[in-house]
This record gives sequence, structure tokens and C-alpha cells, in this order.
Amino acid sequence: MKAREVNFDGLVGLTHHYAGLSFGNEASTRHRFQVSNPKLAAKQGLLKMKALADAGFPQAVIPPHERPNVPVLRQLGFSGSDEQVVEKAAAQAPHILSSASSASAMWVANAATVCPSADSVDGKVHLTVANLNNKFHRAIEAPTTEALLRAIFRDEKTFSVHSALPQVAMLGDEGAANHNRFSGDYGDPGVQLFVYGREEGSMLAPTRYPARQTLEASQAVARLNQVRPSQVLYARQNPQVIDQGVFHNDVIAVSNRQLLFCHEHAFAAQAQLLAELRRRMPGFMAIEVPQQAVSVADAVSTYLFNSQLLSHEDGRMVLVLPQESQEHEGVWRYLNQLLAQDNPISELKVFDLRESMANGGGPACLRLRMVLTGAEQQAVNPAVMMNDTLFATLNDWVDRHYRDCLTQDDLADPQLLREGREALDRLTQLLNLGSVYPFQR
Ligand SMILES: NCCC[C@H](NC(=O)CCC(=O)O)C(=O)O
Repeated sequence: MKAREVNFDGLVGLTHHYAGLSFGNEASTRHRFQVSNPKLAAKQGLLKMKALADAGFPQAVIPPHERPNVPVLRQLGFSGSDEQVVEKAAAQAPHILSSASSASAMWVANAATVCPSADSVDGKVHLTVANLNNKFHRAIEAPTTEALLRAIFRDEKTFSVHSALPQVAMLGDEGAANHNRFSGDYGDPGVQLFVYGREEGSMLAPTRYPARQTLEASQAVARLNQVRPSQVLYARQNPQVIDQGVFHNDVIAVSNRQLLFCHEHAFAAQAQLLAELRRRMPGFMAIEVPQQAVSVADAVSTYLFNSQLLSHEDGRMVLVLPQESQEHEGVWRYLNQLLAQDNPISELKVFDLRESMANGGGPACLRLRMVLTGAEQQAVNPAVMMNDTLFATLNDWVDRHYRDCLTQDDLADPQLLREGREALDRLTQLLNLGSVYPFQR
């Protein structure tokens, strides 16, 4: 069986809410304190997974994390019973409770960086968990992400899961959202492009918003993942677009096989980067969208580039987009021109992901892509693979356990903590994960 790309999507957690936690992510800031609908959010994500699985793209699911994160609240000095810990945090530091309750683990493009076996020195599939150091609510994801990935990629002969880098700013790592892999067939050796926003000691950095990914982190991830040095390339993000809200590279660029679809202002020294890719990757093609056709601001508000580029077996590509890019006249016009032109993109698929989008997470943020050979696919915990049965099971699970309305004040409710644990305990059984959450240990 040929190697395929399998997309692992994050399942939205029960405490999905809008807290404005991500400075530099304009959607997050704009929707602060709005009322969220966790049930709808989870269902919107499940519908995307199911539709793509039905269209023939291998699809799997990664579960949410335990929230509120009581161990982290204890680490910050809140004490007593679990309920008292939550109650005290709500009274004394509601923003901390919000961070400890964020469902941000749903954006699994930031869970890890993946190296397929075709690119690694030891021939294993490598995953390095991201430390997400730039934001407190995201930095706390790493330990549970690691436990979940180990429960899904259990077979140590096939997979190698690496812990997150040390939690310091110099090693800020945001995972696959800043990583592109180019290849011929998926199973061919590829070129891995690591994109970073800043480098220790360098003044070349954005001034308004933070650059989350560092070169030092990217280099460490490439080492841990055993990417053959001849197959690695590093490129700096254009700091000016970071300052316009492009907090991850996947907000301004997406790639698949030999194709890079990006904005003309995505990278610093873009012309040199594209020349290098052309030199290294036979058949490389770039579609650079000019500012004149789609401005950076419109790219950020519609998430045109936070799309998924997926290959059908016959080589045709589908662009999976959020509804916001269909609703924008200019962006939609551009997309239809793109379809008519000579390039591999032959189809657009549009999804309503509004709940996630309002926190700055589009179709690409919600998935971690992995190139796997047939044997490697067999080695994945089969219970996480999306199919009719799992889709029905998870929808039913969501119906039973999720609320359809959540505000900041609700986070203080000790009942929410109990609901979450009950639901996740059930989920670990449904997905055959064993004990992965702190409350289960
Ligand atoms: N890849 C998309 C990630 C989106 C994520 N948003 C958030 O965490 C917003 C959470 C809030 O503001 O409630 C982030 O910025 O890392």
C-alpha cells in the first residue's frame, strides 16, 4: 500500500470558550468574553472529519484535554479540594482560571511536528511535542499531548514520540503550524521547510505582536525528529505580516506535495526561498497570491491560507476552506479564478467552523497531518480512525456531555469540572486510550 497522508483532527473540548488569551491572534482578541457553544464547536469539527473521510481522505481524531487543569492551578498556589481550587481561582484570578480552562488543545496543528519515515535517519515516524511556550494557556498542553500521542502511536518500533523542548522563550515551538513538507509521492523523501519568526539575539523580529517560533526551536525539532540534514530548510516569516496578525505560518501559507500556496508577503526573502525550493524539489510549483488580489488583512480575516490542501489518489487537489473565505466577495472571486487556471487545485470544499474560527483556528489549525505507509497506518491505535460508527458514537457522546452555551462565569461552576471528567473518562474507553488524564492517575 502506498504512503498516504492521514489527518488527525482535534476534537473540541467541553470548556471551549472565548477568553482573548492569544495576543497577536486578532480573532481571539476580538471575540473575548463572547458566549461560546462547545457542543456546536465539537459538532462542526466532527462534520469536517466525517466529510473528508467520506471523500476518501484517511481521517482520525485526537481527544481534548482535561479542563480546568487543576494540577496547574495547584502549581500556582490554589489549594484545597479540586472544587475549592477552582472556586478560589475563579474568585482571585479569573483570567488564570480561563487559561487553565482553555480548550485550545483542539488546534492540533500546534500539538507536534511530524517527520515521516521517508525523511528520518532511523526510518521511524517521529513526533516532537510542541512546548507552545509563548502563551500560558497553550504551554500547559504539552504533558497531556505527549500522553495522548503515546496512546495513539503506541508501537515504539514504528513511532518515536519526543517530549516538548524546555519551556523557555528561546525555544518557543508551535509545532506543525510552522512546518511544511514537500515531496513527490507522499512516500518519497521530501524537503522539510521549518518556518520561524525570530532568532535569539537578532533584531529581525516583529515589533507589534510576538513571534512565537524561534529558529533555535526549529533546529532542535529537526534534530529530535532525525530529519536527514540534506532534507531540511529554514525560512524566516515576514515580520510585517506577523504584526498584521499572522501568528503562525499556516495563516499565510499551505503546502502539499510539490505545491506551495501562499501570499506574496508570507516569507522574508521569499524570492530566494522559492528559488531554493525549485532547486531542491523537482516539479516544485508556487502559487503566490498578490497583495492586489487578496490583502494580508483579508487573508487574516478569511483564513484563505489556513486551508487544507489534500490530494486525491489521482493527483487532483482539493482546497478545504472555512466559510469565511466564501463569504468574502474578493477572496471567493480569487478562488474561482484559481480553479480555472492551470494548477493542481481542482475543487473547493467549504466548512462552517465558526466556533473555532472565532478563536483564530481554521481548517488547517484543527488538523495534524501525518504521512504514513500502509504498515504504519496499521500500527496506529485503530479506535481513533474516523468512520461511520465512530462519527455516530462521538456525536452521541457530545450530545450527552456538552453544554451549548458557555461564558466566563460558568468556568467557576464545580459541576463543569465533574462533567468534563465524566465525559473524558468515557472517551478514553471509546477510543481505547488507557489512563491519559491527570484525574485518571
Ligand atoms: N492554530 C490556531 C491556534 C489558535 C489559538 N487560539 C487561542 O488559543 C485562543 C484562545 C482564547 O482566546 O480563548 C492560538 O492562538 O494559539
